[in-house]
Amino acid sequence: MTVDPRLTASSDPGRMTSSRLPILLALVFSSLFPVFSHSNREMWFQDLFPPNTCPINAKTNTFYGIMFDAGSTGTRIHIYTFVQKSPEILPELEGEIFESVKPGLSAYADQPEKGAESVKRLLDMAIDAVPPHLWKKTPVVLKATAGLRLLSEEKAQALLSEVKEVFEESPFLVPEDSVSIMDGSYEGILAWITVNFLTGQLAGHNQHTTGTLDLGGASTQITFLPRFEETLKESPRDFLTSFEMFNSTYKLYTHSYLGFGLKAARLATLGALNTEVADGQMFRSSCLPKQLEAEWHFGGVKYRYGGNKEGETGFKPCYLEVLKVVKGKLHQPDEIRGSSFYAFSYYYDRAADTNLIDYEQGGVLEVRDFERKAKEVCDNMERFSSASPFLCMDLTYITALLKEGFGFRDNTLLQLTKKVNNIETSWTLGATFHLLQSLGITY
Ligand SMILES: O=c1ccn([C@@H]2O[C@H](COP(=O)(O)OP(=O)(O)O)[C@@H](O)[C@H]2O)c(=O)[nH]1
Ligand SMILES: [Ca+2]
Repeated sequence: MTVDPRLTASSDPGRMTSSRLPILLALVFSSLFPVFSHSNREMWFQDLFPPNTCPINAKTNTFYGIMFDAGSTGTRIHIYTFVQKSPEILPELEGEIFESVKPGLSAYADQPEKGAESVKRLLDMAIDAVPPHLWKKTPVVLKATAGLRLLSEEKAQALLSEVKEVFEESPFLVPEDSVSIMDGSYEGILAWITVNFLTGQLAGHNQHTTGTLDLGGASTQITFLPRFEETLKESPRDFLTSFEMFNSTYKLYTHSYLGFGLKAARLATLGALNTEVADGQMFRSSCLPKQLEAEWHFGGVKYRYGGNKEGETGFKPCYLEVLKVVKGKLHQPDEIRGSSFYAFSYYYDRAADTNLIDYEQGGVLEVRDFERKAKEVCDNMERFSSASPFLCMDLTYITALLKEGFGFRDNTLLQLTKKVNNIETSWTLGATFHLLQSLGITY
């Protein structure tokens, strides 16, 4: 593989203009994996022909991959389209169709058929999106994350087997092990692959990749490519994983912290995580509006929660409460303190909710921006509680997780990103690459 060194020298490819991106990817990945296509293939004569006889499509071969993300708060379908223009060159990633439903599968812990129905509704979209002659060649896979990891083995398996039945009844290709709970370390690695692929940073053999931070509802992942020998020596063994993709081996630092997702952290802060909830039991916190009393359903359980009616509220007491949830619970690799990271999922959502970033564009923040916003919201709770009563707790948790959990500095830069070139920054693209590779569909 040859790569123009000028193209790998950018230390912040996240700032590249999108017009440079396809060229870079084409150079870097032409001998490796699907490249991103931006060419406008619309031609005046296309409407005159059925697609399979249209001259412009004569040599192109379109294929699809369907990946379900069964997250703790929702289920999402990603239908990726790839185009192989000629047998000599490798396929290009052309686009993605994305749809989601709430709640997640784990909310149907006691009604597995209903859970599978929610998957079926999304799968019906793929029937419309994929041309019938390609159904049999299009693989469909569902990977569940923390929501199902937290259920009992029996309940999780019941859900998975109902979903498997829906897949078997569909016209798509159902590989072995098509419905499973994904290992947490894969979740981090595959998201890292997606982000670094989409931003062109897998260019030039392992240089200048960017670490990723994913904050889900029930778990959170941190993943980066260590640059220093110290990190390899000091990290717990199971935090280091070798992973092969695009003909390269990456030795990544990754860990998924179960129970440290944003919604699980709310329960932990309230003292309600992993406890038998007695009927009518009330959980109170200084991170909630004083007069609040409400109910919340998560993972199929109902919780009653409220503010500290008589006691303190605000950032200071809230930070102390949240600190108990994270302090000393996470490994702190020294080398990340000075690096910048891509951050998405709830990092993105909460930053967008509070206008720290633009909802469509994302943006670059420092860790201290989350703290500043947490103080503003927690110390003026009445003004913000119409958005979500948990906004103060969520922002305070994000601040504590970044600073006291992972050990980031106040000025560590976070690139908040939801989509790159219209493709979701989700582990699902990395998982689809892996799937297509393992099925030998593309190569
Ligand atoms: O394609 C996706 C899937 C999830 N999310 C975000 O992921 C978070 C929810 O996490 P999830 O339900 O996946 O929980 P997990 O199972 O990962 O803990 C929310 O911020 C969603 O907006 C997203 O932005 N895009
Ligand atoms: Ca997730």
